[in-house]
Amino acid sequence: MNRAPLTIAMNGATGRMGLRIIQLIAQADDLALAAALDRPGHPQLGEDIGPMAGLNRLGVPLADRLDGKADVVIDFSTPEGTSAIAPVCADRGIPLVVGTTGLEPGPRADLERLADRIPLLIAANFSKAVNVLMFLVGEAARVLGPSADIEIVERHHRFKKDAPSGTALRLAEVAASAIGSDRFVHGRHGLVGERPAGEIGLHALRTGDNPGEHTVVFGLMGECLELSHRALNRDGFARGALDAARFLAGKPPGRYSMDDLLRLGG
Ligand SMILES: NC(=O)C1=CN([C@@H]2O[C@H](COP(=O)(O)OP(=O)(O)OC[C@H]3O[C@@H](n4cnc5c(N)ncnc54)[C@H](OP(=O)(O)O)[C@@H]3O)[C@@H](O)[C@H]2O)C=CC1
Ligand SMILES: O=C(O)C1=N[C@H](C(=O)O)C[C@H](O)C1
Repeated sequence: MNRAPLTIAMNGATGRMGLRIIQLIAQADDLALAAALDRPGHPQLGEDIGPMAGLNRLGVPLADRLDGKADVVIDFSTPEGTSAIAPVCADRGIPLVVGTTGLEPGPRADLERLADRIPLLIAANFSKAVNVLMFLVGEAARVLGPSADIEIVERHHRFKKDAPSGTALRLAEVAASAIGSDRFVHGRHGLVGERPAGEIGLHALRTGDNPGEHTVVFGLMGECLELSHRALNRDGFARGALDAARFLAGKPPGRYSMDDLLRLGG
């Protein structure tokens, strides 16, 4: 028996992630695009999103609010965009997948509270391999302990607005909780003195059209371990977000994670 496709509203539809996700929805038998949302004042509001994504017309006009129905909302926009769409999802009982990074602690806490009302999955990175990297970093930090100097280097395209990346921050949190430290240092400059144990360094590079690279360095005396992930394009993020939407549909309200989806960590 053929099931009705899962309908998805894409917030941040004309962005790099939004357009790729819309292309992948168009290729998937089990998914359909319900709405394409972007910011108020966007110059293409009212135009069909299909040609913007290099596709035929889809009959879905770009809009700045969610009027019709959707089974799941996927958000890759800006912190303002996330904060605008999230209460709409909560009021209408629509599960929400959030990939947007750079939310300040206040808006982030407001967002997380909505999990009392809807299924919510927030991930700094939807790539399967990056989530395995996070797991491995936790294990390496736990075994090597604070005697290893942990430094995180990330590289992204010149258009990225937030730094360090959400993924780098999450990797730092994972390592910090494994070694029992919360001392993050963002770059170094000047006469900073010897490196204290337990510090976690974060370094953000911005070059060209790089879709995203993360390396975690564990430096010891006489040896060094490096764990790295390199995105070759945005498909890992986009496919992971669509899997998250499939996973959330039909779930009770609550906070879900990529660890739940990928069954990482036991
Ligand atoms: N979790 C993950 O796996 C990944 C997360 N990301 C994150 O996703 C976000 C988007 O990335 P990317 O697609 O590269 O960025 P883009 O800038 O290409 O896309 C963002 C889109 O959101 C739109 N937008 C701006 N304000 C609003 C609003 N108020 N409501 C709705 N839409 C709005 C922008 O419109 P306009 O340009 O006209 O302002 C743009 O179309 C970033 O935070 C990025 O860090 C990215 C990749 C993977
Ligand atoms: O802005 C991007 O491009 C990306 N952002 C995410 C982040 O901030 O970690 C994930 C990915 O690295 C691509």
